Amino acid sequence: MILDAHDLGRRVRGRDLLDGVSLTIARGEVLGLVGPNGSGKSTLLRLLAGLVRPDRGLVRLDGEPMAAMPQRQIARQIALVAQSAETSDRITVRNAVALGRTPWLDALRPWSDEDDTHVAYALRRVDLAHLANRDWSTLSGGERQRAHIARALAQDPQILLLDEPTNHLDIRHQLAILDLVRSLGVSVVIALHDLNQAMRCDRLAVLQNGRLRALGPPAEILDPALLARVFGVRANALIDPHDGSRVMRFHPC
Ligand SMILES: Nc1ncnc2c1ncn2[C@@H]1O[C@H](COP(=O)(O)OP(=O)(O)OP(=O)(O)O)[C@@H](O)[C@H]1O
Repeated sequence: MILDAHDLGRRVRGRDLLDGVSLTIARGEVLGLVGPNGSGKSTLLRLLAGLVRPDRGLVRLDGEPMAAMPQRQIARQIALVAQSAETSDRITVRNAVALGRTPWLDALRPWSDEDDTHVAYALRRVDLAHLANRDWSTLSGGERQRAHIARALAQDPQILLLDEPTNHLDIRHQLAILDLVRSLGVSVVIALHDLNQAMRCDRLAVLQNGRLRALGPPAEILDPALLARVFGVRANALIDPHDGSRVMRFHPC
């Protein structure tokens, strides 16, 4: 499953939120979206998920324009975990995650053991199986975030879109979610603020003021000139003696 965006533009009240963004997400790759606050990352993810129509350009799923596809067909291929996803409070964690199965169900295909398996697997993958029977309203911020990710996994998508998924997570769960994302074998687009975490993506897309400023392997893209120009920081690279990986420390320019 390949997702490609061609010359995407989104304009609200005379202002370009996205302008001329083109990129292709290859099968199985993890593409990181980075950029300062308000650079257009969430807007781009909503367009890629088919939730918002572009004012210019188009999004194609395996070559087929998404604008012509029924929402249900899109939802069987693409799952989005939004930044401030809401869920009704009067629901158990298991039932909230089970909502991810909705695109696969209809009158001829009612809930089955297969759906239970997907939900149990998703809860296990985000380390929430022990909270399955809890009321959603009792979850902490980080537990909710993991439950939203579980719902997206239960949807069994080929393409997973994640908007700052590590936001509320403690450091162990941040690392676990990033490992999980890498291990799924599906295409992933993940908006991240932590540039050191972003270094683990296959490629990075850098947004600034709604425009794509750079696209490519993290080590090539995040050079000192770009970090100063786009993020307004000076970076010093250190080498982690544990595994030889490059770690950046940031300072104001
Ligand atoms: N419906 C809207 N009406 C007007 N402006 C909007 C609307 N939605 C988003 N914006 C603006 O568009 C810009 C891009 O927003 P977006 O949420 O895509 O940025 P972001 O890169 O995800 O930011 P952050 O890192 O802060 O989450 C912001 O300046 C935002 O205020």
